[in-house]
Amino acid sequence: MDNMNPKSIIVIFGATGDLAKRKLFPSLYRLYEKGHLNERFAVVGVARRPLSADEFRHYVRDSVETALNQELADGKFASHFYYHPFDVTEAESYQRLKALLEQLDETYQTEGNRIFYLAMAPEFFGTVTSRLQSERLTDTRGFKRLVIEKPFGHDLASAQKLNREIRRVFSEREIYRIDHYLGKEMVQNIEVIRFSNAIFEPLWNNRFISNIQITSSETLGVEDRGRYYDHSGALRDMVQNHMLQMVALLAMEPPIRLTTDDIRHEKVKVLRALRPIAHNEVDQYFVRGQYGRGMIRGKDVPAYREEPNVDPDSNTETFVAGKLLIDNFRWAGVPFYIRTGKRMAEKSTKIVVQFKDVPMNLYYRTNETIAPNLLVIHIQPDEGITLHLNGKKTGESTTTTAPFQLDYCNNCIDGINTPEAYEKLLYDCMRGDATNFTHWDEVAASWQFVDVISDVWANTKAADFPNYEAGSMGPAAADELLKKDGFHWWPIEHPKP
Ligand SMILES: NC(=O)C1=CN([C@@H]2O[C@H](COP(=O)(O)OP(=O)(O)OC[C@H]3O[C@@H](n4cnc5c(N)ncnc54)[C@H](OP(=O)(O)O)[C@@H]3O)[C@@H](O)[C@H]2O)C=CC1
Ligand SMILES: O=C1O[C@H](COP(=O)(O)O)[C@@H](O)[C@H](O)[C@H]1O
Repeated sequence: MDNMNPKSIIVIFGATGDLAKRKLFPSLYRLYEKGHLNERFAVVGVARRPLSADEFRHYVRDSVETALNQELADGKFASHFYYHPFDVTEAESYQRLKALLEQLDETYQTEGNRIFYLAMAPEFFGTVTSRLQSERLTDTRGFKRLVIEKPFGHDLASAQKLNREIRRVFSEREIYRIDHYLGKEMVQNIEVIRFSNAIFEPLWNNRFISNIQITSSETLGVEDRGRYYDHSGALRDMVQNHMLQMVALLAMEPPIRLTTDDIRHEKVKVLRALRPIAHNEVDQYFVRGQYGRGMIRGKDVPAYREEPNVDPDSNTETFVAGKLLIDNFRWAGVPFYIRTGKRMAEKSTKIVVQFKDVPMNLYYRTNETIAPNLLVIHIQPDEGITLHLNGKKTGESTTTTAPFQLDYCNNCIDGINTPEAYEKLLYDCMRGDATNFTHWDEVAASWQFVDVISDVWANTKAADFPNYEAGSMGPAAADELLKKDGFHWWPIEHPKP
């Protein structure tokens, strides 16, 4: 089927950057290796540094070999790559790029299909897009698509401005806003687990679920991204996009059909139903943290304020925990707790759905509560689901309950090699499937929710920063957030098989 082997020219703006090297080239190679890219494709890299086509091909080959830890048999894959050095702020260079695209279109018979991938700093997104139009690179007989990296704006106003700029050139259907969490195997599985199992959907509401917890913790610090991160913080970097997308997938109504529009429509409804937080309520619902010095895997690591390109008196949060309420019939009264942070104890993304307790304990020690049923969705590094149930304790004379677990581990099965998120997203974009990309309405609703919190935090100095030790699970206030509702964070380690 033609759509399974799409043909297109992909122009990567920022082709010598970290993202292209670590994610995009290896993902394109995996698609090529699997036969998902037929021979009718070419990639044009754009960046400022002067490289010849051969040097660029070597660079691509090196990037793939390093990322995938394998040697490429020959130069066939890299031969599809071209390099066009120029500063994207210079209008005149776009004409030469246009000529190159026209020539490659002939050579590779790509029928005028063009994907423009903006893998560079967001300050260039608007400029590049308008140049593509003014220099007529978007005048093509095939499809034209724009892939745009995060962050999509800094707040609602800047996101609106950026959206206006790109919408002058590309229609909403042609815009692919990347949220790489939507390319993760188990994030995509949330919808399937919910809507293909008869046992979950009847329980998936406020009558049976007491709370939902989403943790995305990292052990890394800000690495070399201090310049960006110190103006962003965990709320903008992780919550506005990845965390709220996971909330939307967990809370959405079943779509009428599995089409891009129907799914996005349901997700937008959730984001719009998030109970807005007033300025004076932020402390009640959200906790911010910043890491101090500590130890990660036995090694001393510096405090956030000691990282390169970070203000030594920085007020930026590297940790966020929050309680979200969704004001609709299904979820009224069910808190969704989220937490994410850098330099935490584990690298882990997990969702824990905690079901309500049974009405009474009939068993041993009837004044004690039985362990609640939990459905744990392991997003990464392990992938799978665990269902926590209770059963009879084997061999006990009195009827005593003991918890046990039904465990499905996706990446434990021999031979399963889960595709990288970027691999799936690139392939989706080439085939014109925008389901796992964010629609403007989702972006706008997320910023609207988050803006109040960032506004309050930007205008009040966090006197207790740094307030968590590197290598811990965040500040104590994050535990208090649940404790006052009678809950606690469930551990995020996956039990070893
Ligand atoms: N790196 C990551 O893991 C992730 C990155 N992102 C997003 O992806 C985008 C790219 O990030 P990343 O790769 O880390 O950034 P880098 O800083 O590593 O790369 C930036 C790229 O842009 C090029 N560039 C910079 N200025 C110009 C210019 N004026 N004209 C032409 N090219 C220019 C640089 O090359 P040269 O110096 O040769 O011009 C380089 O290729 C950002 O939006 C980021 O937020 C999102 C998620 C993860
Ligand atoms: O988008 C981002 O995500 C990464 C975490 O991604 P993961 O796939 O490793 O969970 C985060 O480190 C980065 O700060 C943020 O920009």
